[in-house]
Amino acid sequence: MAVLGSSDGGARLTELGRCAVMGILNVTPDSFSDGGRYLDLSHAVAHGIAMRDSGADLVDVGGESTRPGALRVSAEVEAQRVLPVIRDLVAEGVRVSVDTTRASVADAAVEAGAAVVNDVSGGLADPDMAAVVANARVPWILMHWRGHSERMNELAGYEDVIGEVRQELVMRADAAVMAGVDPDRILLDPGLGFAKTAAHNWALLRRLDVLVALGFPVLVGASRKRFLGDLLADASGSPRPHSGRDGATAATSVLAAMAGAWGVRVHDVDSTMDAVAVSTAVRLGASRA
Ligand SMILES: Nc1nc2ncc(COP(=O)(O)O)nc2c(=O)[nH]1
Repeated sequence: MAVLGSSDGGARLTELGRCAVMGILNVTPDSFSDGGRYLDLSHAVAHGIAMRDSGADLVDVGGESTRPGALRVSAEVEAQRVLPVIRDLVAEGVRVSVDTTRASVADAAVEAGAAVVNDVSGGLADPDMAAVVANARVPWILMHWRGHSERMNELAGYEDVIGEVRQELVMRADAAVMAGVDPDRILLDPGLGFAKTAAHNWALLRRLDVLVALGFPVLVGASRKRFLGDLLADASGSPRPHSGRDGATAATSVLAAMAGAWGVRVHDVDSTMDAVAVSTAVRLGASRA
């Protein structure tokens, strides 16, 4: 397991001995779970610090909602949202990743102190992203993605979701390396909920080992997503509200950590730290038995 250190002028993953925890900080009006809560700079920074103080290894700052059907915002608006938050969090000693598909936003975010680029498009949305990441020498999270939010549902067709997600991520990693990105700075992510049905999400969670076996650190983002809400629906079929999904999210974090995932991306850090502690105890217990 690794988090972050610095070497050769860039950021690298270093050994941690447990699953890393990435706290979600969406500075957007319309993200599905926390939209609008952190548009105010002081609220956003306070929440980022609180997640770090709760144990988060990284705070993931995003300025454009990626939920299905979300309206796109301009690069300028996205940058205006995330850069002040990144600067202030970095000034407080918080390790920050920037959640963006835009090279210009990633470049400005790294300049502002972001140590990781989290790209839900896996480099597909912006052909300039690879060069920015290679030049910045920071870790790049390549998430499995097939298109922007307005098309995601129509793109959720698979013969073999595990095999196809694996293959498409391998292609993204190969493209990154071809573009000069250090393979040791590539992380992969199955993109739960992105061009995937609930069944696809469960299948991917069940076979995370296939992605882990590729040798790249794997990040898993199940937190409070719709497939958890549907699983926990009430007798009338109404999905469990977002705020009631942290128990199920913690369970997915245990599964991910036990499968050897590098990290989990979550809204609620406290419950996730407990989940990671359980998985670490079991993994260590197994090695000491
Ligand atoms: N790497 C990565 N980044 C992401 N960014 C946004 C969302 C959408 O969820 P949010 O609205 O809760 O941020 N999910 C992911 C994810 O699963 N993996």
